Amino acid sequence: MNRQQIIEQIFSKKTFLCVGLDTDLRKIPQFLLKEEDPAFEFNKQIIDATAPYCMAYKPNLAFYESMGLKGIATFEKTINYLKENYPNHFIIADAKRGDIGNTSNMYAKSFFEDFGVHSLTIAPYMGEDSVKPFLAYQGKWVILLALTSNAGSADFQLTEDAHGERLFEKVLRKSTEWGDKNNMMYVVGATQGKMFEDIRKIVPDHFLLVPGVGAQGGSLQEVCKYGMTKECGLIVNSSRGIIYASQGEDFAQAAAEKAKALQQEMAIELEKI
Ligand SMILES: O=c1ccn([C@@H]2O[C@H](COP(=O)(O)O)[C@@H](O)[C@H]2O)c(=O)[nH]1
Repeated sequence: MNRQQIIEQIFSKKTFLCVGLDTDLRKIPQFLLKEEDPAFEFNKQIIDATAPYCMAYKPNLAFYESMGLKGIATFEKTINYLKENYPNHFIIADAKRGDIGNTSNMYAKSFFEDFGVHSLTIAPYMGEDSVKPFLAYQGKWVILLALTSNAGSADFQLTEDAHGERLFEKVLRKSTEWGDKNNMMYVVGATQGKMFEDIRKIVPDHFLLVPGVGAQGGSLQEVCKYGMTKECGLIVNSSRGIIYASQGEDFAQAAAEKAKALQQEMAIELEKI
């Protein structure tokens, strides 16, 4: 899926919402546990209910890997279900991979060729040769962790060097030598609202994947104020706040209502461009 197709989805549906599929068997409605693959049944119903209000889905691999081989199968079935039924939705595998080049090649093959996702989150810590193998795939996206939403982002990412440059700024500047706005995005937490202005000075046009609204308390309006570009430039994720809106029989409908509420706020923000 290319940049223009992503932008078209955002403006035609008036949404830049990504629904996070952080599927946890302890949190899904317990009546689903009688199904052969409860996690897939949950995902399927959440996807069918929320698809009109979002333009992307982000399954987080930790939740699937924690269920062993069965979980990997659920992840694969979920990707295939999305590709077959919702081909215009952007699929982000949130796996935070990255290793020596030889190993990154294998991660890239696994996610881009075998699972066939559109994009993958990558940790930049090991540098250029750990990221380049992912960028070798035409039509796929690398989403580099820049400034994460958690408190621990202060430990390294927000620290300054002798010239006053913060580590996340170095990541942004350096990585623009490896890829461009057509194959690279950045993760920036919604909890880092005040940093979006500085981030846009370094990467004015790149898409930012923004987790941290909802359960983590980030503000959509603050993110949009400084982070939004003429082409939107934002994909905002919410996981728990949507998918666990209810644990009753109405769980999919409740998720749809949460997604719709966010979509309506996003439509207002898009009107301001
Ligand atoms: O900085 C980051 C990077 C990734 N995440 C992931 O996004 C979702 C957020 O879930 P919520 O339930 O909406 O809080 C989750 O998969 C995280 O692992 C992040 O939160 N922050």
